[in-house]
Amino acid sequence: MSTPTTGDFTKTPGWLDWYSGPSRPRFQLPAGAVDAHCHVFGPGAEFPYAPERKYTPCDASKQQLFALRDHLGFARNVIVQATCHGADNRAMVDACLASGGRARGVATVRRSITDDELHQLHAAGVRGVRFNFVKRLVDFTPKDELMEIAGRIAQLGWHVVIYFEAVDLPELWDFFTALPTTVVVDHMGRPDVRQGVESAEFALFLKFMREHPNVWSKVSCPERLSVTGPHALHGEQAAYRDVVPFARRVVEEFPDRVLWGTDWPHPNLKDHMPDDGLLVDFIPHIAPTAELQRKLLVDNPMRLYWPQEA
Ligand SMILES: O=C(O)/C=C(\CC(=O)C(=O)O)C(=O)O
Repeated sequence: MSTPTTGDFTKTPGWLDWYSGPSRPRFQLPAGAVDAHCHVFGPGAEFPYAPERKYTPCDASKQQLFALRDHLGFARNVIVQATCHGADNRAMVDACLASGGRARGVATVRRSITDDELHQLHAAGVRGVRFNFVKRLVDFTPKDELMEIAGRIAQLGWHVVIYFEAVDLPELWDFFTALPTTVVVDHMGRPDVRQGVESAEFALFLKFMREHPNVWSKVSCPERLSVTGPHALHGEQAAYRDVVPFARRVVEEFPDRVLWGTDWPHPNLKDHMPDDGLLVDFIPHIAPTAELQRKLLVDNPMRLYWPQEA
């Protein structure tokens, strides 16, 4: 794989570039595995970053994403619109179109999008929209606008991906539970792992999933959630041990409603950049049987993103 470039933009100070030369995972992914959460950034010279962005990343192109997919042993990608591109979905759409049917997309859209534009996104492979409630990443969008969008995309058979922090779940509960689609939570709703898997906060998240069969979760991003590590670096085969009980609980209780993704190129990490090969080696710790692995990596993402082929 090639190394990251800066493009025509100046990266946010302290920005960590994605890890070049990742190791080959020891864990062999099941045939047809889907990396169900990853991004493309630019390249900025071709697909400029949005004026309203909260960070300026290094470039991370579709070619680099597809090289990583092949290196790690994934068959497909789900490319999630990153906030640095705002509601300009061109980079993500370009990557989906170039993938030869091996990538689906999750877009960010505004109320002003036309039905024609939604149909064009669908034709390119988009199957969901992302509503982001992480305040450091986006400006506030009124909930009535989001609900209107959800109603429109429901008619296309799409789902809503929600990104929020655990502390905000009580306030967002009524909105989330009123959504008329499948709802996919990014990174288990970002639990504070210091509080432990038996905490009231995580119990609320499990209740959210238990009481609402339309809610799914990505059990991804241990590198973002971990406090005590160890990091997925230097051949570490048991990385991010403090996150394992959280992800494993979700996988074991809701095996048919979980997804996993690398989150490459890992926007906004502050203290280290994981070796993506070692991140893949995290999977058997949270999905310990072949059956759980197949559901997490193949059956569930195929049902959601490629239902005709599932
Ligand atoms: O990549 C992720 O899932 C997480 C992000 C970035 C993000 O969501 C975005 O920029 O769209 C984060 O926590 O900074």
